[in-house]
Amino acid sequence: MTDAPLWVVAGALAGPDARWLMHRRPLNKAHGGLWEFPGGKVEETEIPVESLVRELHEELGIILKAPDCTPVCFAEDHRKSGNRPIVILLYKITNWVGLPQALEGGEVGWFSAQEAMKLKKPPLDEQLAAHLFEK
Ligand SMILES: Nc1nc2c([nH]c(=O)n2[C@@H]2O[C@H](COP(=O)(O)OP(=O)(O)OP(=O)(O)O)[C@@H](O)[C@H]2O)c(=O)[nH]1
Repeated sequence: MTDAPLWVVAGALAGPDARWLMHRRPLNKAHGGLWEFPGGKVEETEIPVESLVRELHEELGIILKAPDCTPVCFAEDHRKSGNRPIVILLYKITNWVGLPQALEGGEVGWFSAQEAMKLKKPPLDEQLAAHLFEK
């Protein structure tokens, strides 16, 4: 049987002074210690932007509204045996309420585009960052 893809959403929070929020994955998780755009999996009953609003509330403690989330680009895996392929949708977010904190472990930091490009990231986040920061 062919695995259905895993749909994931991620948010690029645009802060003051042209800084972007990145989340460092907890060490005990897959891709532990690497920096990603915060987000998570799309549940079966959700449209992706609803997942983004929910995930960023759970993961960072912030409140955002769907109209403040602008689609930027996506990245996808190639099919490999033994791995469920992943599709990640990236949104840019300029408005939210609350101070982002790493509520599920790991840490958060604010980086210039140049600094964010240098962080070690999982492969799909590397692609997303290249689209967002190098255009
Ligand atoms: N952001 C990101 N996630 C990736 C990549 N490749 C890959 O397999 N993943 C996996 O995609 C999933 C993303 O969902 P998630 O952010 O909700 O994962 P999680 O481990 O924090 O959540 P969970 O505890 O609910 O499983 C993770 O299992 C992560 O390891 C990648 O390049 N970037």
